Amino acid sequence: MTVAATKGLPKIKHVRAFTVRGGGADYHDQGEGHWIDDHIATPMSRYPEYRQSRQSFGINVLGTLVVELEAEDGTIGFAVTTGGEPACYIVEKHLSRFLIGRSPAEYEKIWDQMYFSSQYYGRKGLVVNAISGVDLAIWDLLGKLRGEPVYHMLGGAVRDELQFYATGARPDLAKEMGFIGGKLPLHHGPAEGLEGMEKNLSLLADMRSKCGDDFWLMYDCWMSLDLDYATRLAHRAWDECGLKWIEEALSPDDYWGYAALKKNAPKGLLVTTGEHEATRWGFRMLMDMECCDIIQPDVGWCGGVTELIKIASYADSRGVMMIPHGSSVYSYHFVITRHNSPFAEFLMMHPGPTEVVPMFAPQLLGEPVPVNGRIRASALDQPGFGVSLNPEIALHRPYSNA
Ligand SMILES: C[C@H](O)[C@H](O)[C@@H](O)[C@@H](O)C(=O)O
Ligand SMILES: [Mg+2]
Repeated sequence: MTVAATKGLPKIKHVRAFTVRGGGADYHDQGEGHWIDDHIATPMSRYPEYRQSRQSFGINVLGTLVVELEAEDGTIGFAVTTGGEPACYIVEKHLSRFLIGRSPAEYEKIWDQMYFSSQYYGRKGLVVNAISGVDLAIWDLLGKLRGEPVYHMLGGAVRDELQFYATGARPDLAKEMGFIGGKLPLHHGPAEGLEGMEKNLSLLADMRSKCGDDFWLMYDCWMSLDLDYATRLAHRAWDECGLKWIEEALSPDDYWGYAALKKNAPKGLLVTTGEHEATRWGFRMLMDMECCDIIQPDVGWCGGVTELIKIASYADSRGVMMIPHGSSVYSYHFVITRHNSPFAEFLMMHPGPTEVVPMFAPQLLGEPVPVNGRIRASALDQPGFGVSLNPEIALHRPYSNA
């Protein structure tokens, strides 16, 4: 394709933002009895009434944001992320002005305008989720217009397959399924005192006995701990159960706490975080302040592919591993192209979890799933992100930019 042809890509003609309920990109939005909502420790666990269920305090209040970009020639790129109706408002009423009439090949300038025009009320969280959703849809549209998978546009695969660890309540089953490790949700935080700590450790010890000594076991603490509790848990879980990493132990704002945790953690135990961090500047803070051994941006929350390129390069220059938070195809197309992303996360969305089901089910058709804990690069060989929206799901468009 000549430069002229690249410049002549069809422009974006329509921008549409929808919200969807029930699983999918807002993967905490599950039905009753799901492992992902069963007494998992959070910053809200200090309130007994919000301890049993994360949905009780609103973890699933937003729902999924679907961004659809239609080009002049009718080609549609889309993406899903967490954001729901408020994110629809931001996309339709604010961000759409930087998209309509523009070439999707201008993703750098578009990202710059979306971020700096919303910086006065955004920077992290919902607004950057919305920007991420738009950016992912741009890359999907670009791939469909160029007939290329996103990972080809990111420089191509550096290995033949992706390997995964599994996040869920059953690392013992994850081992049988061929995953390289199992990440457990932490169930008890500081408010449940020493009794809760002992329960956390006995669950880990049970899983260690079932999985053997070599299988990776990790704890995901979902921002629920204080520095003292996290440090004590880190040492005991390392000494007694060979914990591989302790994830997101503290508030994402507590860079100083993470620096202290990493400094005082047992040598060999990895400290990881980042899924609720955003942009190159947020991840630079985590790395420059020596907060963690592995950064875990979610490509649907940190700014999209255009921003993840910058985050990954800075991590690579510092010898820091970047293992994106589970975000289905949106992270797989990135991880396969980067040496400092040697494996990926697979979030087990089956309620048990006793089987592998697509992470963003039921929203994406063609979503690849690990087989024996792996996905071959060739499974990503479809234009864009290689998935399509399930026509069965009920899309709701609460606003318009007309
Ligand atoms: C399992 C954790 O509690 C979260 O639900 C999970 O989404 C996230 O923290 C992860 O790393 O997968
Ligand atoms: Mg996590």
